[in-house]
Amino acid sequence: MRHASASNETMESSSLTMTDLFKICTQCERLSKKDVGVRIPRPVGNGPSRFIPEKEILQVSKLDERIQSIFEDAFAVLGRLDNISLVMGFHPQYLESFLKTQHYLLQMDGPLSLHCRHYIGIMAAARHQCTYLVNLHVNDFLQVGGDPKWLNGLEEAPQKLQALGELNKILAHRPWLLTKEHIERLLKAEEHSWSLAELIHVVVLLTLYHSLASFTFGCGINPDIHTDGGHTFRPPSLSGYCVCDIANGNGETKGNVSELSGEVEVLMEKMKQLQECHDEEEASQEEMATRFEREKTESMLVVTSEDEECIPSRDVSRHFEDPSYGYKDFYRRGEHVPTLRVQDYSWEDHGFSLVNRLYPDFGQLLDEKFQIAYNLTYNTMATHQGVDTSMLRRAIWNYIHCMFGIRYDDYDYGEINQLLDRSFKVYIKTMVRTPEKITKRMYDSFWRQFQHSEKVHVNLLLMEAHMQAELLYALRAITRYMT
Ligand SMILES: CC(C)C[C@H](N)C(=O)O
Repeated sequence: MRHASASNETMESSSLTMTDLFKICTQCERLSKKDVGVRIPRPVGNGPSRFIPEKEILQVSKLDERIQSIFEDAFAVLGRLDNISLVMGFHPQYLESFLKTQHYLLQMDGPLSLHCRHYIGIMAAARHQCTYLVNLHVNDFLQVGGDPKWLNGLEEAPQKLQALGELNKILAHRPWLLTKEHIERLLKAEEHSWSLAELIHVVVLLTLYHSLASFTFGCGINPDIHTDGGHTFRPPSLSGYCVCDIANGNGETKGNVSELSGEVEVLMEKMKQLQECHDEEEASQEEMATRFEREKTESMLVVTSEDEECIPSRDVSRHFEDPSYGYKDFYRRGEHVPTLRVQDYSWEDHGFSLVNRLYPDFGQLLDEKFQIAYNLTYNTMATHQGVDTSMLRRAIWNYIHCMFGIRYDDYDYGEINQLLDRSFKVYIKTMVRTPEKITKRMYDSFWRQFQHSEKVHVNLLLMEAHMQAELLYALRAITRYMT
């Protein structure tokens, strides 16, 4: 992997204003005409996402003043406006909360030093081979005075950070295996020990960046203009076209519409039917438990084909140990995942207060972010208005938790099978387990009649449910250690 560093290129690109960034296409033209005496980078040209036409994303920021001001704040606070934020701009209420949390976690007073926070972010993102996030935080790490030597690999970082390798690995791939012994080893390592408050900060960072890596792949986020691979100094070579349009499929029409029609209506009809039979029949406790187990077992079955199995490249893998972990055939054989019942350990009743106690106010912020994601709705389904979508959104959230073995006793897991079809499940499973394998084809083939903003909405649900699930296991292990 080539890291973008605080090089001249970066300095030059930071002279671009935010308005320039919003008008990337017109910018190609403008910048080539403008003679300002310095070499000005041109975006490689495919917009913030490989999956979503650039003009749809830019449209949002042009029309909405609230978005403009959130973007301005983000730019002022972080000194950049990354492609993740631009794509999240479809959902301003969520974006606001997301940025607040990021700011608190990375920049405000807290148990960990600034460069350690970014280094942990790099470790977490590298676990899922997310070069995009690794590059972003390598830049930040260097900017806050991090030692460049650490970037050669985890073995060159202090022993205290190296000790997080195991936690990073288990949390990312099989968080249910985390025990209080893992926690104890980190807290009782003599001069290399972590404090409890530091450890909370660590697990929040790790879980955030694992799930954000999924979001990044799930939305096909492109490299930022100021990072490596995100810009070029060469003039556009395809005369008459903007390269953006070619690279991200702008102007491409959606598949065969008549073939798709009815997909949304069928789903809405199912929701209505489920609502009706809810009021009628109640399944027995055993039956409810069986439905959960069935769904959990199904969710463990792997979706990708043999030949896609790969070991991450050396470049990213140097930031974590044992790169083959998580890529062996655990899932192929349908690994047994134990069940965690929410009544025994939940975010609301247990995790939240533990975080708030050790990292004041942060629990609150995190809780707000979970709630916004969970409750977000515009009451739409593709072109239909005024629809209650709570049943569908809950099925998505609970399916992710089910993949992590987390069970809500009062939820009927039969609903998931009715509402989430095969291609949607393929997308979800890939995004959560092996996000680096998400392809444009997978993104395109689920929910084909829905808007891009709705697919981003789905990604937000997946990301937050994923983060909460991982966090729950980490916090449970910490609670067990403490009691
Ligand atoms: C994810 C989508 C089904 C969300 C839907 N458009 C809503 O506003 O609730």
